[in-house]
Amino acid sequence: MHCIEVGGLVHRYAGDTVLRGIDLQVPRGSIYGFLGPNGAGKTTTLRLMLGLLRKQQGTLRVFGRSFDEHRIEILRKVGALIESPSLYDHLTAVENLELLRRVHQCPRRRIQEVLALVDLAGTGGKATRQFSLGMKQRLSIAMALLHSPELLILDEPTNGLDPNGIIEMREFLKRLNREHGITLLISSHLLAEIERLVTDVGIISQGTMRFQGTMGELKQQRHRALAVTLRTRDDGKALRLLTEQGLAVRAEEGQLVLPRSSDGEVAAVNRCLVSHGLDVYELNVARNDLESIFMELIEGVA
Ligand SMILES: Nc1ncnc2c1ncn2[C@@H]1O[C@H](COP(=O)(O)OP(=O)(O)OP(=O)(O)O)[C@@H](O)[C@H]1O
Repeated sequence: MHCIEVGGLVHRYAGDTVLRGIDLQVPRGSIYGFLGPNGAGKTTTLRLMLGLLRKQQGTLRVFGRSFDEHRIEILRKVGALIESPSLYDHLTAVENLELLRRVHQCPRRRIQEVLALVDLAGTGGKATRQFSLGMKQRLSIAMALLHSPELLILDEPTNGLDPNGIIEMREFLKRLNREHGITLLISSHLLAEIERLVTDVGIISQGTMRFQGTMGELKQQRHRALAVTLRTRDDGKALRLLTEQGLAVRAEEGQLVLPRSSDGEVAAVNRCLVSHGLDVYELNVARNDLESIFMELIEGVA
């Protein structure tokens, strides 16, 4: 069952198309990383999902229901933090939460519950202007959690945090998902920041989805993105032989390079050369890391 299903989402700002048919599905109970470079269209997509922008084209279903028809009920079960936190900085954490509690009409005890959840229970009479950025960020998340949502949408929640703050935020979000069963949709422009947090990932670039799947499936792309380099007793002959086999082999800086080969293909190359009496001196498989797979995907090369 999917928590969010988006189909064919197109969006234009004054005639300028920024979303070109986005399809994405956020599985219930997942931590979904919505990844893409600056300007890719992440915030626009998230704003459309929350009804903060008027949808122009496409379908949106949340909790299995049409957003257009069940907007109010859906939003009651969704918490969100889009762009920078908006807090009354002369008020304390409790006072900020109390204002929102009246809007949501949830029980008073919920304030202490969410403050404990984000580890801000001890901030007492401190005005939020004295909070660190990390504390403000956590308070904003507490506000998004006040009405006990089933789905939390966070736009770049680690923006501006130092490395320690990023680790703390990651552990907190994992706990929220694991212990409270909240589905999380988190946008980021840095794979490294969310790589160890998310279960699923959607990669967007220039308003187009480049990849969607589990983290395991993204890692599988690594095996397709292997570059093989080799050196033999007679590279000229090896080049001819492998080209005859239909392989896109090229000579480069004193070695032969074969792009993207599976384990089976690497073994076949070796067999072919040896069976033609060519000694293989070196056969290397350069394993690309996740970051280069991500870069290839957003550049549309993969
Ligand atoms: N209100 C607006 N009016 C006109 N163009 C806009 C508006 N908001 C965003 N854009 C443009 O739409 C494109 C997508 O922007 P969006 O903010 O959705 O991307 P993003 O992936 O969230 O990037 P960032 O990480 O920089 O926020 C960009 O080219 C941006 O300049």
